[in-house]
Amino acid sequence: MWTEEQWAAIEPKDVSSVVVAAPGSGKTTVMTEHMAQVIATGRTPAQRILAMTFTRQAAEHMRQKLRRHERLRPVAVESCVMGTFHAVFFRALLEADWEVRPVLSQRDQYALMREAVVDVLGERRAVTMYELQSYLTMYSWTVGRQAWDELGDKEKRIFETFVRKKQASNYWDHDDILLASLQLLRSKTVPKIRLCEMSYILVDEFQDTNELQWELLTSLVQRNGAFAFVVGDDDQSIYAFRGASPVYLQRAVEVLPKARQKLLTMNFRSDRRILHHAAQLIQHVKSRVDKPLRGVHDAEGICRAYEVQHRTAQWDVLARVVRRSVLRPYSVAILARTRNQLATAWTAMRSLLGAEWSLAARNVEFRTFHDSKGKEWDVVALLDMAVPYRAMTDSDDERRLLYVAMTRARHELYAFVPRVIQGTQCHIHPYLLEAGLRACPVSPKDIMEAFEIG
Ligand SMILES: Nc1ncnc2c1ncn2[C@@H]1O[C@H](COP(=O)(O)OP(=O)(O)OP(=O)(O)O)[C@@H](O)[C@H]1O
Repeated sequence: MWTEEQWAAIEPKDVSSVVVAAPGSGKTTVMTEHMAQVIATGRTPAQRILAMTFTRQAAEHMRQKLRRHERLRPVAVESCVMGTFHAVFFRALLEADWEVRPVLSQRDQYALMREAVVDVLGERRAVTMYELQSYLTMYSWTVGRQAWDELGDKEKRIFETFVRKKQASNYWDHDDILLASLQLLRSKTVPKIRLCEMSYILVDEFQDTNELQWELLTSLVQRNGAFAFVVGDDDQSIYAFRGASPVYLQRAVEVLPKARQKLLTMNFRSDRRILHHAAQLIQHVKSRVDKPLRGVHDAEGICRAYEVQHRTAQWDVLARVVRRSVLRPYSVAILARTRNQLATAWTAMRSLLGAEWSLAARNVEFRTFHDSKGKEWDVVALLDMAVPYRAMTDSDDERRLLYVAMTRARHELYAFVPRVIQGTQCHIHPYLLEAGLRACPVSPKDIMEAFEIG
């Protein structure tokens, strides 16, 4: 069942491993199997194994898979420590009797940042949500990157005020959990916590690591004399705005004890045309680990960009895609850049599909491009893949984001290109052109025939 390159990564050895892998090449599957093998062979006792992920769902998914593994006893699986960075370190702080604080709700975070902006800038005018969001994103980037020196004077004063207000309110935000944990790990006396007994540490989606998480991992590895096993794909690094960077994949090879880099290049997910176009797009990213993207399936699949006159026409065509897919039955993802776009799509689908919607809804998911990471569906539809003339800047982050969205599709990928969005004339998203896709005009009437040809 395993390919040679997968088995080379799975087989337990007394080294650290940095697995750099293409989308759909089984990163998560391989990491879970590796962990199972480490436990089953008794190379490391289960209670000394720590696995960290970036979402709760991913951690739960991994635990479920291990619970079903034929070689593992339930007690062994439950003995491992598994969870998100934040959950794992929050528990460690509680165990160490650290003075932890409740975490601020998103609403309170906005309110404190608003107060900080008004205090520093002395502005009477209302601070917009957009401004607050930008400040909070920049704050999170600064903490994640540990890059206070890179701030301008104004931002520095706003963020210092924000931190003071947070302290006065006796609340934390999520980053404070990691900052306190770093202090804990760097304290001179060895804290009496389970985390300091971990001798094998695994991290999934390692391309999403920021400086703070990197510091936590390396502090733990050094303090415990542990080996690490990290998996990631530099091409799927889409959280730069939180300070994440694919450079830590390279650094891991240089810094982790006895580290070996392994590549996974066979894609088990997508049909050929989808991979062909995704591979063309990612070639345009300037700095990346060069790895082939090879598929295992013979099926051609469908990968098309459809030009529609406006968004109403987009919904008509999308409704047909959904109806046809659900009948087969295929799972469908409707992906867009923002939640607002998805809300509009949801309303349109419900109204166009009428009574059929209750059946269709079970097989259809609406997600942002960011939220689609780590998932897969038979059919993927990308909405509003058009931009106003001269509106595009050159951004590798955006290329990677589109690459993530495209590589979620197993058999069919449709990108919709409305010529007019909210009254503005648009043209095809330039990154679809980089992917080698041309928008072909389509009307709702001929869409069914067009699909049959595919
Ligand atoms: N050796 C294999 N044989 C058959 N199917 C496999 C094999 N390895 C992985 N797969 C399947 O390939 C698909 C992709 O696996 P997985 O989600 O682990 O990849 P990934 O690299 O984490 O993907 P991504 O980074 O794109 O989210 C899954 O459906 C998985 O079951």
